Amino acid sequence: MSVMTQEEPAIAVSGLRKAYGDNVAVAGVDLEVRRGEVFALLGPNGAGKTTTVEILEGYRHRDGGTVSVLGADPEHADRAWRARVGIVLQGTGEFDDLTVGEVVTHFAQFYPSPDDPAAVIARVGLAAKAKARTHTLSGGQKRRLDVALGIIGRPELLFLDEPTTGFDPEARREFWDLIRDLSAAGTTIVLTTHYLEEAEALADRLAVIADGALVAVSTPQALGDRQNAPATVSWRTAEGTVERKETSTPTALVAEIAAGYGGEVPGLTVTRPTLEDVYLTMIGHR
Ligand SMILES: Nc1ncnc2c1ncn2[C@@H]1O[C@H](COP(=O)(O)OP(=O)(O)OP(=O)(O)O)[C@@H](O)[C@H]1O
Repeated sequence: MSVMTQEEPAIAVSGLRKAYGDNVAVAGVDLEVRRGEVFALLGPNGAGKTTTVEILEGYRHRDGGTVSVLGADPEHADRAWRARVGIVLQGTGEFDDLTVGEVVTHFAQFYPSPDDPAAVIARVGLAAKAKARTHTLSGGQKRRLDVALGIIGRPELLFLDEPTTGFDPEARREFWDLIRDLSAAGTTIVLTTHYLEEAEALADRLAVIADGALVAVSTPQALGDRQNAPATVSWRTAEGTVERKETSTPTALVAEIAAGYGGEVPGLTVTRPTLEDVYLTMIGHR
């Protein structure tokens, strides 16, 4: 096992390249994930997210570039390294006739210092299903089981590939709380997601990847200079129509409108571009 200092990033990637035949999936990516942060990878279908993550997990061979994950090259890492890394792939969650409790207990044996299976099952919200056979679980419950298997080994670094696909809104919120708890306990988390609100809710920083290349790395708040983007003020006029104005000085505009009304302005809203607006512009789909 390699020794890491706290200052060393959890993940350092430089010039990463991977092609499948003529199809270049990852075209020279540089990336750094700090220890303890929640890092989200966003990008359209086929952008290269899963390929990148699978290289970081040691499941895929790269064509070029250097990769260090928890101080080791994942392609040549040993079992001790693997025990420090938790992985939640895109959808497995079914283990024939075994129960949830049996599966989690079985996986716990693969790790040198696993968490308590019952506690982990409760943590992912499956306590009531501990004795249920996995093939009877709903889609969202199977994903929860995947997450349980990803964290049973008490990983330092957790990879989550589209973890909340198929979750209902309540389950998604519960999952976010779980990720925040893990993060607060010091786990470094890398997640890919198609849900912009998920990235916004969880990520300290995010990377946008398109056609195998990084488009941006930023905090969710600062992406595309969103904080300083023009605001849109809208309100209802005396005639009942909706008026809408884009402005870089929304406070002054609202004051001006309010003065004209001498009271509450009907239907008043002030909005900035959402993370999704900025993201869609960035990947060129607008
Ligand atoms: N095993 C494979 N063999 C051949 N081509 C592949 C393979 N895996 C991925 N690709 C191709 O590499 C590119 C990147 O795919 P990847 O799965 O990394 O994208 P992604 O960003 O994870 O997409 P999604 O959001 O749909 O999961 C795509 O063009 C895909 O078709």
